[in-house]
Amino acid sequence: MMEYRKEEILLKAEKINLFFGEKQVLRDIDLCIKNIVRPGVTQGQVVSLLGRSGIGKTQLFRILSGLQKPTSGTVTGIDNKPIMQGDMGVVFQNYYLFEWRTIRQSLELAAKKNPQLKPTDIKDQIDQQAQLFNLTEHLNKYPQQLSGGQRQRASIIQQLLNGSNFLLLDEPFSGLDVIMLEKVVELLLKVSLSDELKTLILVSHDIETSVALADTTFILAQEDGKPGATIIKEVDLCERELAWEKDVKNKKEFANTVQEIKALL
Ligand SMILES: Nc1ncnc2c1ncn2[C@@H]1O[C@H](COP(=O)(O)OP(=O)(O)OP(=O)(O)O)[C@@H](O)[C@H]1O
Repeated sequence: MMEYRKEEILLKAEKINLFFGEKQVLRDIDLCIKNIVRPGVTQGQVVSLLGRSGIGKTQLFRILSGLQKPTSGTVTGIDNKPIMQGDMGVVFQNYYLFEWRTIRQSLELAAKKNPQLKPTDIKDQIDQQAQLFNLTEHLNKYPQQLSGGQRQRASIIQQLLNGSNFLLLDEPFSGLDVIMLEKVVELLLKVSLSDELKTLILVSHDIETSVALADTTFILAQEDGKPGATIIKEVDLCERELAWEKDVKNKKEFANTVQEIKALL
């Protein structure tokens, strides 16, 4: 049994409701992400938010990242401080980059916003990250000269250089071939292992990949006869010994958990 403790609250959403006119999209969402600590291991948290297409994942994503205000409810971070726009690094589905800037220029701009980075260290940081994510030879190119996977990696580095501890990724596995999917999973693991307070929140409908990568999975779905989507279940993958395991997909409990989640969606 792997030893771990859940410590302080990193992010808390309480009683989130979202309406578009009369239509309720989200109902009474409560969600809490805690710092998971394992003795002798540096690692962050990986949380996935799963739900059917159209259920409200993107809306919840926008609320958690401070991009959108809910109709009611609050999102707070460490020490109960409200989450503001800019507190979180957001990697959108289309890997938003400045089309008229080279990748290096975009990364420099992001790094300059990071109060923890000295201006004299920026170049080294960019070079290090680019090397880690196989982008060195693409730094002087424009986004339209990159492949989808390269854009995605550049977009992730851009958010890492910003310095925010939270990285929200919208559908990071969609449209990838098998090889690229493996690389992205590897890359996200690398990011999560880089710092204790780094928290990745993945919004996805890819159940297998999300469960393989995450330590906690929240299921967003509609309850019978009630309007709007809510968190119907929090699956603690640490407790099921499915977190931080290399060949987790071969475990019986993995298949059981995937089946259990499929039945809920
Ligand atoms: N501006 C808007 N006005 C009215 N309804 C909206 C608006 N934006 C989204 N919706 C509705 O909110 C619901 C949730 O949408 P959302 O994009 O969050 O779903 P999703 O789970 O992310 O879907 P997908 O996996 O297909 O991207 C949908 O029914 C959608 O039609």
